[in-house]
Amino acid sequence: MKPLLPVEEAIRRVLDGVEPLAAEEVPLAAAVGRVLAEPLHALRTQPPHDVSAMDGYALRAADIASTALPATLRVIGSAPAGHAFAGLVGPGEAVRIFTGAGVPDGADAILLQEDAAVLPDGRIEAREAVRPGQHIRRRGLDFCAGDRVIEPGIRLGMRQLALAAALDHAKVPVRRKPVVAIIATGDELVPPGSGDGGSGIVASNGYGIGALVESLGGLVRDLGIVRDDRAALAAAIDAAMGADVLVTIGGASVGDHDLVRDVLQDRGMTLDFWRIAMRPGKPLLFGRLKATRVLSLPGNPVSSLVCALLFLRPLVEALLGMPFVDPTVGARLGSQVRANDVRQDYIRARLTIDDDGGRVATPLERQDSAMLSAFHRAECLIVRPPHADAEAKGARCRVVILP
Ligand SMILES: Nc1nc2c(c(=O)[nH]1)N[C@H]1C(S)=C(S)[C@@H](COP(=O)(O)OP(=O)(O)OC[C@H]3O[C@@H](n4cnc5c(N)ncnc54)[C@H](O)[C@@H]3O)O[C@H]1N2
Ligand code: MOO
Repeated sequence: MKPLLPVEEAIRRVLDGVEPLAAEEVPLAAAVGRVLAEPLHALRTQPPHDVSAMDGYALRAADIASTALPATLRVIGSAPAGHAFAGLVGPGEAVRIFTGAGVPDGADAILLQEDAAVLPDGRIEAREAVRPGQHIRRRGLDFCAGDRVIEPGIRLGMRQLALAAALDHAKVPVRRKPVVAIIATGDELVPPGSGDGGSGIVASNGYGIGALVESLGGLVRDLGIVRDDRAALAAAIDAAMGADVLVTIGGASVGDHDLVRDVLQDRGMTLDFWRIAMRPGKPLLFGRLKATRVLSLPGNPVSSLVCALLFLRPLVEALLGMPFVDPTVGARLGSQVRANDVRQDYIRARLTIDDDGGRVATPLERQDSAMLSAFHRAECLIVRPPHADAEAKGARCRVVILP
Protein backbone atom coordinates (compact mmCIF):
# COMPACT_ATOMS: atom_id res chain seq x y z
CA MET A 1 0.00 0.00 0.00
CA LYS A 2 1.07 3.58 -0.68
CA PRO A 3 2.48 5.63 2.22
CA LEU A 4 -0.26 7.53 4.07
CA LEU A 5 -0.78 11.12 2.96
CA PRO A 6 0.14 13.79 5.59
CA VAL A 7 -2.86 15.66 7.02
CA GLU A 8 -1.71 19.13 5.90
CA GLU A 9 -1.24 17.88 2.32
CA ALA A 10 -4.69 16.27 2.42
CA ILE A 11 -6.29 19.56 3.56
CA ARG A 12 -4.43 21.40 0.81
CA ARG A 13 -5.76 18.96 -1.80
CA VAL A 14 -9.35 19.20 -0.54
CA LEU A 15 -9.19 23.00 -0.83
CA ASP A 16 -7.30 23.03 -4.12
CA GLY A 17 -9.19 24.99 -6.80
CA VAL A 18 -12.30 25.64 -4.70
CA GLU A 19 -14.11 28.71 -6.00
CA PRO A 20 -16.53 30.64 -3.79
CA LEU A 21 -20.19 30.02 -4.67
CA ALA A 22 -22.33 32.64 -6.42
CA ALA A 23 -23.59 35.67 -4.52
CA GLU A 24 -27.25 36.39 -3.72
CA GLU A 25 -28.92 39.41 -2.13
CA VAL A 26 -30.78 38.83 1.12
CA PRO A 27 -32.58 41.23 3.48
CA LEU A 28 -30.57 42.08 6.61
CA ALA A 29 -32.88 40.11 8.91
CA ALA A 30 -32.25 36.95 6.87
CA ALA A 31 -28.48 37.43 6.72
CA VAL A 32 -27.52 36.19 10.20
CA GLY A 33 -24.58 33.79 9.92
CA ARG A 34 -24.29 34.26 6.14
CA VAL A 35 -20.94 35.17 4.59
CA LEU A 36 -20.51 38.52 2.87
CA ALA A 37 -19.73 38.12 -0.84
CA GLU A 38 -18.65 41.66 -1.74
CA PRO A 39 -17.15 44.58 0.18
CA LEU A 40 -19.75 46.72 1.86
CA HIS A 41 -19.36 50.48 1.40
CA ALA A 42 -20.93 53.24 3.43
CA LEU A 43 -23.91 54.78 1.63
CA ARG A 44 -23.97 57.69 4.10
CA THR A 45 -21.75 59.56 6.54
CA GLN A 46 -22.06 58.84 10.25
CA PRO A 47 -22.58 61.03 12.17
CA PRO A 48 -24.03 63.07 9.29
CA HIS A 49 -22.95 66.30 11.07
CA ASP A 50 -21.21 67.27 14.32
CA VAL A 51 -23.42 66.02 17.16
CA SER A 52 -23.48 66.27 20.91
CA ALA A 53 -22.33 63.18 22.84
CA MET A 54 -24.06 64.37 26.04
CA ASP A 55 -27.11 66.12 27.40
CA GLY A 56 -26.15 69.71 28.33
CA TYR A 57 -25.45 73.06 26.68
CA ALA A 58 -23.77 73.91 23.39
CA LEU A 59 -21.59 77.01 23.81
CA ARG A 60 -18.27 78.64 23.07
CA ALA A 61 -15.51 77.07 25.18
CA ALA A 62 -13.74 80.45 25.47
CA ASP A 63 -16.77 81.85 27.35
CA ILE A 64 -16.27 79.47 30.25
CA ALA A 65 -12.48 79.24 30.46
CA SER A 66 -11.35 78.32 33.96
CA THR A 67 -10.28 81.92 34.65
CA ALA A 68 -13.82 83.13 33.86
CA LEU A 69 -15.68 80.74 36.19
CA PRO A 70 -18.35 80.80 37.40
CA ALA A 71 -19.68 82.24 34.12
CA THR A 72 -23.26 83.13 33.27
CA LEU A 73 -24.75 82.46 29.82
CA ARG A 74 -28.06 83.24 28.15
CA VAL A 75 -29.97 80.21 26.81
CA ILE A 76 -31.22 81.16 23.32
CA GLY A 77 -32.93 77.91 22.28
CA SER A 78 -33.10 74.17 22.40
CA ALA A 79 -31.86 71.31 20.14
CA PRO A 80 -33.34 67.89 20.82
CA ALA A 81 -32.05 64.97 18.67
CA GLY A 82 -33.56 65.21 15.20
CA HIS A 83 -34.44 68.93 15.57
CA ALA A 84 -31.53 71.18 14.74
CA PHE A 85 -31.28 74.68 16.22
CA ALA A 86 -31.15 76.92 13.17
CA GLY A 87 -29.56 80.02 14.72
CA LEU A 88 -26.02 80.99 15.60
CA VAL A 89 -24.57 80.71 19.11
CA GLY A 90 -22.85 84.02 19.88
CA PRO A 91 -20.54 85.08 22.75
CA GLY A 92 -22.21 84.69 26.14
CA GLU A 93 -24.90 82.41 24.67
CA ALA A 94 -25.78 78.72 25.02
CA VAL A 95 -28.28 76.31 23.45
CA ARG A 96 -29.90 73.53 25.46
CA ILE A 97 -28.83 70.33 23.68
CA PHE A 98 -29.47 66.60 23.96
CA THR A 99 -27.39 63.53 23.08
CA GLY A 100 -27.31 62.95 19.32
CA ALA A 101 -28.54 66.44 18.37
CA GLY A 102 -26.61 68.53 15.83
CA VAL A 103 -24.23 71.10 17.34
CA PRO A 104 -25.47 74.59 16.36
CA ASP A 105 -23.24 76.93 14.38
CA GLY A 106 -21.03 79.08 16.54
CA ALA A 107 -20.80 76.55 19.40
CA ASP A 108 -17.59 74.54 19.77
CA ALA A 109 -18.13 72.51 22.97
CA ILE A 110 -20.77 70.94 25.18
CA LEU A 111 -21.09 71.67 28.89
CA LEU A 112 -22.62 68.74 30.81
CA GLN A 113 -25.94 69.68 32.42
CA GLU A 114 -24.53 68.37 35.72
CA ASP A 115 -21.91 71.14 35.53
CA ALA A 116 -24.45 73.93 35.02
CA ALA A 117 -27.00 75.49 37.35
CA VAL A 118 -30.19 76.99 35.92
CA LEU A 119 -30.76 80.43 37.44
CA PRO A 120 -34.30 81.70 38.28
CA ASP A 121 -34.22 84.04 35.24
CA GLY A 122 -33.51 81.06 32.88
CA ARG A 123 -29.83 81.82 32.37
CA ILE A 124 -27.26 79.16 33.31
CA GLU A 125 -24.20 79.36 35.43
CA ALA A 126 -21.30 77.20 34.23
CA ARG A 127 -19.28 75.63 37.07
CA GLU A 128 -16.71 73.75 35.00
CA ALA A 129 -14.53 74.76 32.09
CA VAL A 130 -14.64 72.78 28.81
CA ARG A 131 -12.07 72.25 26.08
CA PRO A 132 -12.97 73.22 22.49
CA GLY A 133 -14.47 70.09 20.90
CA GLN A 134 -15.35 68.51 24.24
CA HIS A 135 -18.31 66.08 24.08
CA ILE A 136 -18.73 66.65 20.34
CA ARG A 137 -18.74 63.71 17.88
CA ARG A 138 -17.39 65.03 14.63
CA ARG A 139 -19.16 64.47 11.31
CA GLY A 140 -17.87 61.20 9.75
CA LEU A 141 -16.27 60.02 13.02
CA ASP A 142 -17.64 56.46 12.47
CA PHE A 143 -17.53 56.35 8.64
CA CYS A 144 -17.90 58.56 5.59
CA ALA A 145 -20.01 57.92 2.48
CA GLY A 146 -17.96 55.79 0.07
CA ASP A 147 -15.71 54.22 2.75
CA ARG A 148 -15.09 50.48 2.30
CA VAL A 149 -16.14 49.25 5.74
CA ILE A 150 -16.80 45.46 5.78
CA GLU A 151 -14.62 43.05 3.85
CA PRO A 152 -16.01 40.04 1.95
CA GLY A 153 -15.45 36.59 3.45
CA ILE A 154 -16.71 37.72 6.85
CA ARG A 155 -19.55 35.91 8.60
CA LEU A 156 -22.31 38.36 9.47
CA GLY A 157 -23.05 38.39 13.19
CA MET A 158 -24.57 40.96 15.52
CA ARG A 159 -21.83 43.55 15.06
CA GLN A 160 -21.65 43.29 11.29
CA LEU A 161 -25.43 43.34 10.76
CA ALA A 162 -25.88 46.42 12.94
CA LEU A 163 -23.03 48.07 11.04
CA ALA A 164 -24.47 47.07 7.64
CA ALA A 165 -27.77 48.69 8.62
CA ALA A 166 -25.95 51.82 9.82
CA LEU A 167 -24.15 51.95 6.45
CA ASP A 168 -27.72 52.20 5.01
CA HIS A 169 -27.98 48.77 3.37
CA ALA A 170 -31.38 47.06 3.56
CA LYS A 171 -30.00 43.99 1.73
CA VAL A 172 -26.54 42.44 1.63
CA PRO A 173 -24.78 40.27 -0.97
CA VAL A 174 -23.95 36.90 0.58
CA ARG A 175 -22.69 33.56 -0.74
CA ARG A 176 -25.24 30.97 -1.73
CA LYS A 177 -25.50 28.25 0.93
CA PRO A 178 -23.31 25.26 0.07
CA VAL A 179 -25.40 22.11 -0.34
CA VAL A 180 -23.92 19.08 1.43
CA ALA A 181 -25.48 15.70 0.64
CA ILE A 182 -24.96 13.05 3.33
CA ILE A 183 -25.22 9.30 2.81
CA ALA A 184 -24.82 6.84 5.70
CA THR A 185 -23.82 3.36 4.55
CA GLY A 186 -24.01 -0.01 6.30
CA ASP A 187 -26.38 -2.98 6.66
CA GLU A 188 -26.13 -2.67 10.44
CA LEU A 189 -27.45 0.89 10.63
CA VAL A 190 -30.83 1.85 12.04
CA PRO A 191 -32.26 5.36 12.51
CA PRO A 192 -32.35 6.83 16.03
CA GLY A 193 -35.60 6.20 17.87
CA SER A 194 -36.26 2.84 16.22
CA GLY A 195 -36.47 1.21 19.65
CA ASP A 196 -34.33 -1.59 18.28
CA GLY A 197 -32.26 -2.39 21.35
CA GLY A 198 -30.80 -5.36 19.52
CA SER A 199 -27.95 -5.81 17.10
CA GLY A 200 -28.33 -2.68 15.00
CA ILE A 201 -26.02 0.34 15.27
CA VAL A 202 -27.70 3.74 15.36
CA ALA A 203 -26.69 5.89 12.40
CA SER A 204 -25.55 8.79 14.57
CA ASN A 205 -22.73 10.37 12.60
CA GLY A 206 -24.93 12.11 10.06
CA TYR A 207 -26.62 14.12 12.81
CA GLY A 208 -23.30 15.47 14.04
CA ILE A 209 -22.08 16.22 10.54
CA GLY A 210 -25.40 17.83 9.63
CA ALA A 211 -25.17 20.02 12.72
CA LEU A 212 -21.67 21.12 11.72
CA VAL A 213 -22.80 21.93 8.17
CA GLU A 214 -25.79 23.95 9.37
CA SER A 215 -23.73 25.83 11.93
CA LEU A 216 -21.37 26.82 9.13
CA GLY A 217 -24.24 28.12 7.01
CA GLY A 218 -24.63 25.16 4.66
CA LEU A 219 -27.75 23.25 3.61
CA VAL A 220 -27.96 19.54 4.42
CA ARG A 221 -29.46 17.12 1.92
CA ASP A 222 -29.94 13.96 3.98
CA LEU A 223 -30.04 10.92 1.69
CA GLY A 224 -30.59 8.55 4.60
CA ILE A 225 -29.17 5.11 5.27
CA VAL A 226 -28.05 3.02 2.31
CA ARG A 227 -27.40 -0.73 2.51
CA ASP A 228 -24.08 -2.33 1.57
CA ASP A 229 -25.36 -2.96 -1.93
CA ARG A 230 -23.78 -1.64 -5.12
CA ALA A 231 -27.04 -0.71 -6.86
CA ALA A 232 -28.49 1.05 -3.80
CA LEU A 233 -25.24 2.94 -3.27
CA ALA A 234 -25.06 3.94 -6.94
CA ALA A 235 -28.63 5.24 -6.83
CA ALA A 236 -27.91 7.30 -3.70
CA ILE A 237 -24.73 8.74 -5.24
CA ASP A 238 -26.67 9.71 -8.36
CA ALA A 239 -29.29 11.38 -6.17
CA ALA A 240 -26.53 13.44 -4.56
CA MET A 241 -25.41 14.97 -7.85
CA GLY A 242 -25.92 18.72 -7.97
CA ALA A 243 -24.82 19.06 -4.37
CA ASP A 244 -21.61 21.01 -3.82
CA VAL A 245 -20.26 18.33 -1.51
CA LEU A 246 -21.14 14.67 -1.04
CA VAL A 247 -20.26 13.18 2.33
CA THR A 248 -20.47 9.41 2.64
CA ILE A 249 -20.11 7.80 6.03
CA GLY A 250 -18.70 4.31 6.60
CA GLY A 251 -17.49 1.61 4.29
CA ALA A 252 -14.33 3.59 3.58
CA SER A 253 -11.86 1.06 4.95
CA VAL A 254 -10.54 -2.22 3.58
CA GLY A 255 -13.30 -4.68 4.62
CA ASP A 256 -15.13 -6.88 2.08
CA HIS A 257 -18.27 -4.78 2.54
CA ASP A 258 -16.46 -1.47 2.14
CA LEU A 259 -17.88 -0.72 -1.30
CA VAL A 260 -18.00 3.03 -1.22
CA ARG A 261 -14.78 3.79 -3.08
CA ASP A 262 -15.51 1.21 -5.77
CA VAL A 263 -19.01 2.44 -6.48
CA LEU A 264 -17.96 6.11 -6.42
CA GLN A 265 -15.31 5.33 -9.03
CA ASP A 266 -17.87 3.34 -11.08
CA ARG A 267 -20.05 6.45 -11.13
CA GLY A 268 -17.12 8.44 -12.50
CA MET A 269 -15.38 9.87 -9.45
CA THR A 270 -11.76 10.87 -9.91
CA LEU A 271 -9.98 9.72 -6.78
CA ASP A 272 -7.67 12.34 -5.33
CA PHE A 273 -6.54 10.50 -2.20
CA TRP A 274 -7.52 7.60 0.02
CA ARG A 275 -6.00 6.89 3.44
CA ILE A 276 -4.15 9.56 5.34
CA ALA A 277 -1.62 9.70 8.16
CA MET A 278 -4.14 10.59 10.82
CA ARG A 279 -5.62 9.02 13.95
CA PRO A 280 -8.57 8.83 14.07
CA GLY A 281 -9.53 9.02 10.41
CA LYS A 282 -7.05 6.94 8.46
CA PRO A 283 -9.49 5.68 5.77
CA LEU A 284 -10.52 9.21 4.67
CA LEU A 285 -11.11 9.48 0.92
CA PHE A 286 -11.41 12.55 -1.28
CA GLY A 287 -12.36 12.82 -4.92
CA ARG A 288 -14.39 14.72 -7.49
CA LEU A 289 -17.49 13.54 -9.24
CA LYS A 290 -18.64 16.06 -11.86
CA ALA A 291 -18.88 19.38 -9.98
CA THR A 292 -19.32 17.66 -6.62
CA ARG A 293 -16.47 17.23 -4.17
CA VAL A 294 -16.69 13.89 -2.42
CA LEU A 295 -15.48 13.24 1.12
CA SER A 296 -15.85 9.66 2.31
CA LEU A 297 -15.56 9.62 6.07
CA PRO A 298 -14.78 6.55 8.16
CA GLY A 299 -17.71 4.93 9.95
CA ASN A 300 -16.29 5.06 13.47
CA PRO A 301 -18.20 7.96 15.00
CA VAL A 302 -15.28 9.92 16.44
CA SER A 303 -13.23 9.40 13.26
CA SER A 304 -16.15 10.65 11.22
CA LEU A 305 -16.69 13.79 13.27
CA VAL A 306 -12.99 14.64 13.63
CA CYS A 307 -12.53 14.28 9.86
CA ALA A 308 -15.59 16.47 9.30
CA LEU A 309 -14.07 19.17 11.52
CA LEU A 310 -10.66 19.06 9.88
CA PHE A 311 -11.70 18.64 6.23
CA LEU A 312 -15.39 19.39 5.71
CA ARG A 313 -15.35 22.58 7.78
CA PRO A 314 -12.62 24.32 5.75
CA LEU A 315 -14.18 23.01 2.51
CA VAL A 316 -17.58 24.53 3.34
CA GLU A 317 -15.85 27.73 4.45
CA ALA A 318 -13.88 27.90 1.20
CA LEU A 319 -17.13 27.50 -0.78
CA LEU A 320 -18.43 30.43 1.27
CA GLY A 321 -15.38 32.48 0.26
CA MET A 322 -13.77 32.38 3.68
CA PRO A 323 -10.00 32.11 4.04
CA PHE A 324 -8.41 28.99 5.52
CA VAL A 325 -7.40 29.46 9.13
CA ASP A 326 -5.21 27.09 11.09
CA PRO A 327 -7.70 25.55 13.54
CA THR A 328 -5.07 25.08 16.27
CA VAL A 329 -4.18 27.28 19.23
CA GLY A 330 -1.40 26.97 21.80
CA ALA A 331 -1.77 25.14 25.12
CA ARG A 332 0.27 23.15 27.64
CA LEU A 333 -0.06 19.47 28.36
CA GLY A 334 -1.92 18.60 31.55
CA SER A 335 -0.24 15.18 31.66
CA GLN A 336 2.55 13.37 29.84
CA VAL A 337 2.03 11.87 26.36
CA ARG A 338 3.77 8.97 24.62
CA ALA A 339 6.00 9.22 21.54
CA ASN A 340 3.89 9.16 18.39
CA ASP A 341 3.99 6.84 15.36
CA VAL A 342 3.53 7.68 11.69
CA ARG A 343 -0.06 9.01 12.00
CA GLN A 344 -0.78 12.56 13.19
CA ASP A 345 -2.74 11.99 16.37
CA TYR A 346 -5.76 14.00 17.52
CA ILE A 347 -6.00 13.15 21.22
CA ARG A 348 -9.33 13.83 22.92
CA ALA A 349 -8.67 16.07 25.94
CA ARG A 350 -10.17 18.30 28.60
CA LEU A 351 -9.38 21.98 28.42
CA THR A 352 -8.85 24.10 31.53
CA ILE A 353 -7.27 27.47 32.28
CA ASP A 354 -4.37 27.69 34.72
CA ASP A 355 -3.72 30.49 37.24
CA ASP A 356 -1.75 32.47 34.64
CA GLY A 357 -4.61 32.31 32.15
CA GLY A 358 -2.92 29.70 29.93
CA ARG A 359 -4.80 26.77 28.36
CA VAL A 360 -4.08 23.31 29.76
CA ALA A 361 -5.09 20.26 27.69
CA THR A 362 -5.31 16.98 29.59
CA PRO A 363 -5.80 13.79 27.57
CA LEU A 364 -8.84 11.67 28.43
CA GLU A 365 -8.15 8.13 29.46
CA ARG A 366 -10.25 6.55 26.70
CA GLN A 367 -9.27 7.34 23.11
CA ASP A 368 -11.43 4.75 21.32
CA SER A 369 -12.67 6.21 18.02
CA ALA A 370 -16.00 4.44 18.52
CA MET A 371 -16.78 6.25 21.80
CA LEU A 372 -19.06 9.22 21.33
CA SER A 373 -19.54 9.65 25.09
CA ALA A 374 -15.80 10.30 25.54
CA PHE A 375 -15.85 12.65 22.56
CA HIS A 376 -18.72 14.53 24.18
CA ARG A 377 -16.64 14.93 27.36
CA ALA A 378 -13.65 16.19 25.40
CA GLU A 379 -13.26 19.90 24.88
CA CYS A 380 -10.29 19.88 22.55
CA LEU A 381 -8.03 17.67 20.45
CA ILE A 382 -4.30 17.69 21.17
CA VAL A 383 -2.46 17.52 17.86
CA ARG A 384 0.56 15.21 17.93
CA PRO A 385 2.59 15.39 14.71
CA PRO A 386 3.92 12.18 13.17
CA HIS A 387 6.94 10.79 15.03
CA ALA A 388 6.66 13.41 17.81
CA ASP A 389 8.77 12.58 20.88
CA ALA A 390 7.23 11.74 24.24
CA GLU A 391 6.42 14.94 26.14
CA ALA A 392 6.16 15.72 29.85
CA LYS A 393 3.33 17.47 31.63
CA GLY A 394 3.65 21.24 31.06
CA ALA A 395 5.16 20.95 27.56
CA ARG A 396 3.77 23.24 24.88
CA CYS A 397 1.30 21.71 22.45
CA ARG A 398 -1.25 22.72 19.81
CA VAL A 399 -4.94 21.98 20.26
CA VAL A 400 -8.09 22.17 18.15
CA ILE A 401 -10.89 23.53 20.32
CA LEU A 402 -14.05 21.49 19.73
CA PRO A 403 -17.26 23.30 18.80
N1 LIG B 1 -7.96 -4.40 8.45
C1 LIG B 1 -8.24 -3.12 8.67
N2 LIG B 1 -9.36 -2.82 9.32
C2 LIG B 1 -9.65 -1.53 9.57
C3 LIG B 1 -8.75 -0.53 9.19
C4 LIG B 1 -7.59 -0.88 8.50
O1 LIG B 1 -6.77 -0.02 8.12
N3 LIG B 1 -7.38 -2.19 8.26
N4 LIG B 1 -9.05 0.76 9.53
C5 LIG B 1 -9.82 0.92 10.73
C6 LIG B 1 -10.13 2.30 10.93
S1 LIG B 1 -8.86 3.29 11.36
C7 LIG B 1 -11.40 2.75 10.88
S2 LIG B 1 -11.71 4.40 11.27
C8 LIG B 1 -12.53 1.92 10.55
C9 LIG B 1 -13.50 2.67 9.63
O2 LIG B 1 -13.82 1.91 8.58
P1 LIG B 1 -15.07 2.13 7.65
O3 LIG B 1 -15.13 3.54 7.17
O4 LIG B 1 -15.04 1.09 6.64
O5 LIG B 1 -16.31 2.00 8.62
P2 LIG B 1 -17.32 0.80 8.79
O6 LIG B 1 -16.60 -0.47 8.79
O7 LIG B 1 -18.42 0.98 7.84
O8 LIG B 1 -17.84 1.14 10.24
C10 LIG B 1 -17.01 1.23 11.34
C11 LIG B 1 -17.90 1.35 12.58
O9 LIG B 1 -18.64 2.55 12.51
C12 LIG B 1 -20.04 2.28 12.58
N5 LIG B 1 -20.76 3.22 11.72
C13 LIG B 1 -20.78 3.25 10.38
N6 LIG B 1 -21.56 4.24 9.95
C14 LIG B 1 -22.05 4.85 11.01
C15 LIG B 1 -22.94 5.96 11.21
N7 LIG B 1 -23.47 6.63 10.17
N8 LIG B 1 -23.22 6.33 12.46
C16 LIG B 1 -22.70 5.64 13.52
N9 LIG B 1 -21.85 4.59 13.40
C17 LIG B 1 -21.54 4.21 12.18
C18 LIG B 1 -20.16 0.88 12.10
O10 LIG B 1 -21.34 0.28 12.54
C19 LIG B 1 -18.92 0.24 12.67
O11 LIG B 1 -19.14 -0.11 14.01
O12 LIG B 1 -12.09 0.71 10.01
C20 LIG B 1 -11.06 0.07 10.78
N10 LIG B 1 -10.81 -1.21 10.22
O1 MOO C 1 -8.63 6.06 12.01
MO1 MOO C 1 -9.69 5.01 12.67
O2 MOO C 1 -10.43 6.45 12.42
O3 MOO C 1 -8.38 5.00 13.86
O4 MOO C 1 -10.58 4.78 14.06
